[in-house]
Amino acid sequence: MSTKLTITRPDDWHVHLRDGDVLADTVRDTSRYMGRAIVMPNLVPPVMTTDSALAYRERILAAQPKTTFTPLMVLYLTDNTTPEEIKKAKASGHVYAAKLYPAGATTNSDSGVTDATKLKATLKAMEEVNMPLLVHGEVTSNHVDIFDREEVFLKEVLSPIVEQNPDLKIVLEHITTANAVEFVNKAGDNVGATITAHHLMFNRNHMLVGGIKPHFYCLPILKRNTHQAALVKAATSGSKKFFLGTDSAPHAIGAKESACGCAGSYTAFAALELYTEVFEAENALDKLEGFASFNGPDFYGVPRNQDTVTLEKTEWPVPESLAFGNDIVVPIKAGENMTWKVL
Ligand SMILES: NC(=O)N[C@@H](CC(=O)O)C(=O)O
Ligand SMILES: [Zn+2]
Ligand SMILES: [Zn+2]
Repeated sequence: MSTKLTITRPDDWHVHLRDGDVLADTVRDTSRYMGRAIVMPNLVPPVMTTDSALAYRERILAAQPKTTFTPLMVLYLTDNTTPEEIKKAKASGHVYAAKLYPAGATTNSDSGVTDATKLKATLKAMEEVNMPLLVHGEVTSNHVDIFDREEVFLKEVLSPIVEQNPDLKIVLEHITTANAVEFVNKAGDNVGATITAHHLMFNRNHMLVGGIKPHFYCLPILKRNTHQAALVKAATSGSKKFFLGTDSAPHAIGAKESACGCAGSYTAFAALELYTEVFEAENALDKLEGFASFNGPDFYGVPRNQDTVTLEKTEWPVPESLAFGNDIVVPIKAGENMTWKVL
């Protein structure tokens, strides 16, 4: 008899769908079973205005094979984002959050915020209209080691923002350290975090032992195994503060397998299946639905999805590559077996 698991339809609270000729591929994968997705705005040029967010939304809707999927748009904050733009975004009904990328921290973040203290009025406007602040939580100073950048960000940048905006909802995206787990646990209910499947499954040894493996290179970078263990504990704890955000971030094969490779890993082709493997290994399959389908909508203050998805325990091989517009992308676990499949 086969083993099956049925849960409320999940959402992805952090995904990169990109744009142009790859949209058909990324949207097909994410909409396969995600009800909604918080769509990251780090396009070239970035989604800095309400008008560009609405136009991007239309392109996503045009690319989607299923009408059941809803993209939730995000504004990219710059030093010049005005409180008026925040209010306009909120009033549009389609922009659900605004994203703080420290300038230079990650892929397409050059137009990001150079100094978060410049955002005071904008953050107050977000607090007023109840628009969550999403954060790529890493400092960018050359003197801070890449493995310490999240921890330093929490102390130097995020703590003052939390203190000065007590009612602002804040999502610390794609957390990678025990320090971030502790920070989120100690903060009020207005502070939550997304956790990726790849940060739950892998640590820096997977990326660096036995040869450098560029498809594991993402930002914030994979940390040591003790941090991975803290993330697994947080995700499977049942705490409502932690929820599913894949940070699925595809780059064409040539941009990854390069002398200067891009940051980002592709997981959306089997996101729920990857998380399910992690929760099963922890004997925590009973906690998967909360993490994947309840905690995110509850934090954002939107209804949970009404229908369900069913996973079956069955082995299937991950292809060596997947179509990505006119190019190909190498997915996480390429050439290996998955042990669950969404029916
Ligand atoms: N996570 C990544 O390594 N890359 C993301 C950007 C981001 O989420 O930081 C991307 O857009 O490629
Ligand atoms: Zn990021
Ligand atoms: Zn991301």
